[in-house]
Amino acid sequence: TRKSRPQRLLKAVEGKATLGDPQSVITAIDHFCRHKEWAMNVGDEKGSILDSLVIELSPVNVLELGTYCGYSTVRIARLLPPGARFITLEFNPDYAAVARQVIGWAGLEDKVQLVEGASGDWIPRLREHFGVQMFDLVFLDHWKDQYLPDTKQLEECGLIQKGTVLLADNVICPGTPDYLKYVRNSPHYDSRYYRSHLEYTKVEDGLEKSVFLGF
Ligand SMILES: CCc1ncnc2c1ncn2[C@@H]1O[C@H](/C=C/CNC(=O)c2cc(-c3ccc(F)cc3)cc(O)c2O)[C@@H](O)[C@H]1O
Ligand SMILES: [Mg+2]
Repeated sequence: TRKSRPQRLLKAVEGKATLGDPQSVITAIDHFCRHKEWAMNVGDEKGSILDSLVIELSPVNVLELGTYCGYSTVRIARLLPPGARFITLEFNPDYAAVARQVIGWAGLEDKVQLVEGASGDWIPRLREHFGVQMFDLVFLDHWKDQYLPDTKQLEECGLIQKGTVLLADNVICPGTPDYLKYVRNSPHYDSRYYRSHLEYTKVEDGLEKSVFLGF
C-alpha cells in the first residue's frame, strides 16, 4: 500500500539528514514540509519561539502531548540539560513508529521516553510509573479539544505545580478556545500569547505560554 505522509516524511529525513545530527533532522523535515508536503509539525517559526523558551527554562522534567512524527520532540530534546527527563505521549502506533525513527536518526533516543497510549490514560500513571513528581514544562500539541481536559487532569494529579510552564501550540489555528479562556481567565495562571504563523504558511497562529502560580 502507498506510504503514509509520516512515512514519506521519514524517507525525507533518511535521505537528507546526517545520522546523529538533530539540526539536520529539523532542517530536512522543514524542507520537506515547505517544498514537498505540508505536515502539522510546529515548524521553524514557532519552533524558534519554542527553542528560546526551552533554553530560558532549562527544564528538568518535560512532558509533550502528541508526538506525531517527533519534530518538536527533537527540537526540545536537543536543548535539554544532561539528566533531564522527557516523556512524550502518542496514541497512534503508526505515528509512534515513525517518531521513534526520527528521534533515533537525531541520536536523541536516550533523552526521550516515547509512551504509546492516550494522554488521559497515562497522566494518572506518570508519577508511579516514571517516578516523576511534577513537570517544569508541558508542550501541548495533540487534539485541540484535549488541551483543557488534560490540563485539568494534570492539575488534579499534582503534576502541575507552582512554576510549571504550559506551552500550547495552535491556540489560533486550528484554535483551542476553551483552553485559552481557561488559562487566560484563571487567577492561577499567568498567560502570554506569542504571535507567529501556522507552520510553513502566512496564516496567523501562535503559542500560549501559561505559568502556573500555585493554588
Ligand atoms: C486522546 C489524547 C491523545 N493522546 C495521545 N496522543 C494523541 C492524543 N490526541 C492526539 N494525539 C496525537 O497527537 C497528534 C495530533 C495532533 C493534532 N494536531 C492538529 O490537529 C494540528 C492541526 C493543524 C492544522 C491542520 C489543518 C489546517 F488547515 C490548519 C492547521 C496544525 C497543527 O500544528 C496541529 O497540531 C497525532 O499524532 C495524534 O495521534
Ligand atoms: Mg500543532
